[in-house]
Amino acid sequence: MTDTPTASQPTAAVKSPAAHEAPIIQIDGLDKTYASGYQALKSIDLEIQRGEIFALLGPNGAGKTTLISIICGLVNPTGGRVIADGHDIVHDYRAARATIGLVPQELTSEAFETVWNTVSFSRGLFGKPPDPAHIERVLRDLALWDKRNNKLITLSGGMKRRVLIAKALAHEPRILFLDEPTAGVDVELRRDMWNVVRRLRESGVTIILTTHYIEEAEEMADRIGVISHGEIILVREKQALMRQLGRKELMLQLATPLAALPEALAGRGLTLDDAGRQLVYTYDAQQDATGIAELLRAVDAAGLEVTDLQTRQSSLEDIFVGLVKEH
Ligand SMILES: Nc1ncnc2c1ncn2[C@@H]1O[C@H](COP(=O)(O)OP(=O)(O)OP(=O)(O)O)[C@@H](O)[C@H]1O
Repeated sequence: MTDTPTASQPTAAVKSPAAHEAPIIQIDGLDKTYASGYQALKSIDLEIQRGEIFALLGPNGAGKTTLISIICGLVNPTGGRVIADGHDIVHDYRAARATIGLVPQELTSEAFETVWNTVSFSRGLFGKPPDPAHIERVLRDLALWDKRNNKLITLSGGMKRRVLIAKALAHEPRILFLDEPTAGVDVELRRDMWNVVRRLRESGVTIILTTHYIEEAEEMADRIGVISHGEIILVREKQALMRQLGRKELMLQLATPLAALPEALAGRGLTLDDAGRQLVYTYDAQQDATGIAELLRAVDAAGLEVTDLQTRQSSLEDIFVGLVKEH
């Protein structure tokens, strides 16, 4: 950060997402072409609702960091407009930036500074008067209170991650960007971080996270946006996405392996798997007529003995991979 925003910001917390409210971030026709001539963002339109957790998914180089960096005022857009909590991020930069907290992937310097000083200093950068009670609340919420007098260099990797969040929250932002919040952390810490993020949302903070872990989006997000080659190719409520694009598979375990699919079962969308020991039927679980009963009758009529069966719901990962491949 080279700037020192000074504008004050509203402090009222919003308790839950409300579709009728104006979006907290409004992005219209956002373009970015780097000096090299590379077009990293192509006319992005996106709205982030107040109080939601929004996960931005995309393969490497899709444009996630560019998009976040523009919203946070670290990279200049080539065209288009972004309004953050009522403030234009270019023309009203300081006020816009004061509403935003950014949690980068890594803690850079300050190794010999204490937790308390580092976090308090971050608040000062935004021109906010000291508020030890707020800093204490943030440190307690992140289970860092006992470590407040520790130098950063003495903290574990997980604790350092928490300090990054504390720093981003020191100036009471209403929007929090988390860039790959759990990259490279162990499973236990990842679950811990998810709980921290959920508590923040409950306190009224709107959260936008980028992630490579589909599981993270599946677990946390209210809505999911997929970006690929600088374009937003999909934005959907997570539940709706999983319902609409999710497929189910029925696996039938056979008593005797088959060398090939019998003629009688051709044209039913079946595949043979597991060296001929398993028949796999893919169907749309939303349809009334899944075709399962008819399939089982046909399997029986073909003289095949089924020893076991299972179903599997496609995961967000399957959906994501399919979407990006299509695009
Ligand atoms: N300063 C720059 N100059 C030129 N091209 C850049 C610059 N920064 C990023 N790019 C290019 O823009 C594209 C988008 O990069 P960006 O970092 O936004 O992607 P990302 O989705 O965040 O990727 P990752 O998941 O790998 O972090 C990439 O092709 C990248 O090489």
